[in-house]
Amino acid sequence: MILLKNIHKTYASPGRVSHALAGVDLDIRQGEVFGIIGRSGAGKSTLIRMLNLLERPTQGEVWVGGQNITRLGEPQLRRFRQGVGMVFQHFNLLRSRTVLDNVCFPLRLAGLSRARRLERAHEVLALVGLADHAGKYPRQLSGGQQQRVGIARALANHPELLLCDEATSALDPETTQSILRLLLDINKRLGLTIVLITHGMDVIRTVCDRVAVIDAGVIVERGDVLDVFLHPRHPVTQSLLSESGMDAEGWREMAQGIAGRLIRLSFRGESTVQPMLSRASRDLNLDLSILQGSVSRIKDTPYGQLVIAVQGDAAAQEQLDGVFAGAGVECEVLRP
Ligand SMILES: Nc1ncnc2c1ncn2[C@@H]1O[C@H](COP(=O)(O)OP(=O)(O)OP(=O)(O)O)[C@@H](O)[C@H]1O
Repeated sequence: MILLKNIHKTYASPGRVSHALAGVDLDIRQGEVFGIIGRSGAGKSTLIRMLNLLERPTQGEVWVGGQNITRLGEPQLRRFRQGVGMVFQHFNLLRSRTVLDNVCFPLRLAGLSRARRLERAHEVLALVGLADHAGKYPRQLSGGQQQRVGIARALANHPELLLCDEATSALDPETTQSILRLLLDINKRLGLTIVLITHGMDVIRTVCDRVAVIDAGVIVERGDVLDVFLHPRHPVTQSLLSESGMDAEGWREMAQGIAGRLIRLSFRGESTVQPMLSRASRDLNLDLSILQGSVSRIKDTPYGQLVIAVQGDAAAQEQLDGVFAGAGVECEVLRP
């Protein structure tokens, strides 16, 4: 649905040139939730703003729905933008207007009659759970409710693409979860493509299908969220995961005083919750010590990773490897 081809963005000010994006290629599929994560200043905002040309690339092409939007003239671009919703970190609501007026605003720009504006605005307010708040002003709402208004406004014109610019960064963890659940629900129910940028791996884990990690204007890693979480390759990805409490290397400190073969097991889906280790330990007469472990969910899929030390005879160890292979559990030998 979206194709970025060799995007560069350079900001030049007297005495300083900043390469915000330095050759980004990206392919985002119809109907997926795609996350872009990176540290402050990495280029996330610049990148997401390329997708509706709020920023123009210095070089490169942006293709959305089969058209090269960098080639569109102003009137066509305005029409194109009506099919793209955007949600902002600080909501960007008109404070002197009611919730209903805020949601009607893009519908008015699209030229809808008053009756159709009202009908559609009530419809999207109901969708985001704010049917009873239409007559209130933004200041009378909590941050989470204001963001729901922002989402309703973004959905008003039936977009096929929703861009979320740090949509949950100003919210507490519980409200963040409720907004993320809403985004997931919208993605499933309406089938629209969502692209979001965030600092937080938890946001990626909760809602995204695929992720790209950006650093200094370059995509340094990308893939299915499950693959990237289980096997992060780039140091920036590893440190972002570790800061979110998903450290893959903590076992190293523990391993020195522990005898036996060290293995890392990666579970996906059903195998995550099977009593595989206790059975194998009993049946094969092996001693297992867990040096590190986590079990969690990526969207609806359980996943987990365990680092264990295994002691016992060599034949039993070989059989153990067979048990894991048979159950579809990835097994990586960290120390023979
Ligand atoms: N309008 C601008 N003029 C000059 N430099 C800019 C401009 N916008 C962004 N930059 C620079 O481009 C780089 C990328 O900025 P960008 O805002 O895209 O990063 P970010 O990852 O979104 O950061 P944050 O998480 O802090 O919002 C930074 O070095 C920034 O200083």
